[in-house]
Amino acid sequence: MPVNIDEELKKAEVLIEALPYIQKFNRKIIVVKYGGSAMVDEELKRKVIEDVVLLKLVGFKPIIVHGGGKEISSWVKKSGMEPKFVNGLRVTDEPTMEIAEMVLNKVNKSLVSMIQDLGVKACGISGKDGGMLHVKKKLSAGEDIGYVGDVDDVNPEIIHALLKDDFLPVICPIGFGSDHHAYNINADDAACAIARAVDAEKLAFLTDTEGVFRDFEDKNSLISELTTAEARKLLAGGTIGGGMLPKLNNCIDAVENGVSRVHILDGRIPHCLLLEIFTNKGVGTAILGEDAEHFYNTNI
Ligand SMILES: Nc1ncnc2c1ncn2[C@@H]1O[C@H](COP(=O)(O)OP(=O)(O)O)[C@@H](O)[C@H]1O
Ligand SMILES: CC(=O)N[C@@H](CCC(=O)OP(=O)(O)O)C(=O)O
Repeated sequence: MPVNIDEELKKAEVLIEALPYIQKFNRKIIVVKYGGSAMVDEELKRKVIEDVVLLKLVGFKPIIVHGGGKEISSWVKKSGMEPKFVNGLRVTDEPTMEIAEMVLNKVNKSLVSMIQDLGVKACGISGKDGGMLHVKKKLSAGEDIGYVGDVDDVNPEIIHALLKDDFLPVICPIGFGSDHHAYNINADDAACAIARAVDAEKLAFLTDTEGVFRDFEDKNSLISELTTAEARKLLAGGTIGGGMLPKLNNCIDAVENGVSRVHILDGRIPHCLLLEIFTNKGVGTAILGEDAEHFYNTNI
């Protein structure tokens, strides 16, 4: 078949356009929080993993922190129990903790296999490995919700060791308490704590909605940029609900604690991560520090 030179040139142009972004993020740590429905659909899962593998191969240092809430709920039901949440956090009694740990480890190893099949070394760990995520028991509005942890100390040594040896760390949100018990951590909380501890350049939350909506019922109200002050105002206004509450609070926390770029992206859009990193198209919602200039003009 004859080569279509125009088509081939377009491919070359795409690569050249990516050059400044590749330079900007070279050797920089990017934490990707991966959860929601983008994790349930096998086709999408593959695309997310391909993106992260590409980031690794062009010289970034990606870290995946994953959830698996939907799969945990499905196994809780299979065990004859009813999943229960308070303010977006799973009520985690002893049997639920056991299920959560088993399911998250299973998800963890399946992500590791997918990455390795694409030729990148990956290592799956939980927050218990290397004493990484120490937690204290988390109450939800004063209510005891069982073995749910709030990260109060991160030891990033194991992450740095893996990055140094060129492994892609894949981390599941299980921590340990001073009582040596395993604790279930909301994966957004875990991703934020890890991004802060490793001084990540970027933290991207891949979720199952387009981004943050001013009013979730109004699909024309998607917000592309939000300062931390605006985010606080929005949270106080009562139009942010469900899992977006902890997510947005974590975004504010990350921005105010040294993570330069924080994004909420629609994990249902194939290759959303590449679009966000290698273009200035502004997919999803960017959360900015108070002194940030207009983000998409200052992306590079
Ligand atoms: N104003 C809002 N903007 C965006 N999402 C919202 C809003 N209010 C509530 N949500 C809910 O938050 C969900 C995202 O959080 P969550 O389900 O925890 O995602 P994940 O499983 O990816 O961590 C959305 O699917 C949506 O149902
Ligand atoms: C305490 C708590 O709620 N932990 C979460 C951990 C998994 C998670 O956060 O998964 P997603 O990111 O896919 O929602 C849970 O048990 O569902």
